Amino acid sequence: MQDTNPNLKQDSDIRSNPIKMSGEKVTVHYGAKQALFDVDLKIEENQVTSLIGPSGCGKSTFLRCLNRMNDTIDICRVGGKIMLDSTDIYNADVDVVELRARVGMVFQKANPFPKSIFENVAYGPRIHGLCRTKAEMDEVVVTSLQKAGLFEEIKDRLDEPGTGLSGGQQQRLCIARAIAVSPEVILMDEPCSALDPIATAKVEELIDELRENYTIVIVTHSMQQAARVSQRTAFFHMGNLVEEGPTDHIFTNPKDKRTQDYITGRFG
Ligand SMILES: Nc1ncnc2c1ncn2[C@@H]1O[C@H](COP(=O)(O)OP(=O)(O)OP(=O)(O)O)[C@@H](O)[C@H]1O
Repeated sequence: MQDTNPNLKQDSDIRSNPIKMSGEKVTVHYGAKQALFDVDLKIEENQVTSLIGPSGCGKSTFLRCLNRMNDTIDICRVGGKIMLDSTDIYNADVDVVELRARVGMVFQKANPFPKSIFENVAYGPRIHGLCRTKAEMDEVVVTSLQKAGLFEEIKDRLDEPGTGLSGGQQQRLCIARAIAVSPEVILMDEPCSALDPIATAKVEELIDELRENYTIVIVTHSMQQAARVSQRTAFFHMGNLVEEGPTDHIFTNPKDKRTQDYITGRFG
């Protein structure tokens, strides 16, 4: 299929996975200021896609378009089209709460609720009515904590507050909370920026394991992290998507001079 934006350099010829989400001519304005310009980006299923680029280039803005988190910002207007499978997620009949269960999100700063570890994970399944019995809920909580690589460390402390865990554990708790509602896509906005190198390594390992079952989009300031965790990388600059492709191509053989300058540290 022909990409809609002829200026975008996208290695669409070497895709090996189905497309889970796609943005077509996505524009975002905050009041009068335009933050994204006609972004066309396809997100592959069961892959990790990194969004990279200098500060203020629109990475987080694009990420937030993917589960309509920008709806929560009054002055924000989104244009263009974003598809999740065959659903246009900006259609008037889309239930945003349901959408955010399908497209979950993990933030820069771990934000556990001021509740027990168990309740942090049980909250989503409860409000979405996913479990009929206590036994079902117990199973969802344990499985989610296991998938987030946290269960063994905290299995005797499920009734203790989530806020009492270390920063890295809190971030994995937030990942468990996202997983508990069985999302298809997980968005991560700089999930390791507040973590030390050991906690970062654990979350990166986890991201690699999670892609077997989920599609992941991650915003990162760290090119090393993008290279370690992602199969696809998209480079943004001043609100434009400059190029997108397999991560090793973007880092070893970028097509655009702006990408080359960024990855070689000339700006950013
Ligand atoms: N809530 C907001 N209100 C007004 N302007 C905003 C808002 N959020 C982002 N912007 C503006 O939109 C542009 C893109 O910001 P965005 O946060 O998406 O960039 P980013 O690439 O994620 O940056 P960083 O790496 O610094 O987080 C910037 O000019 C920013 O100032």
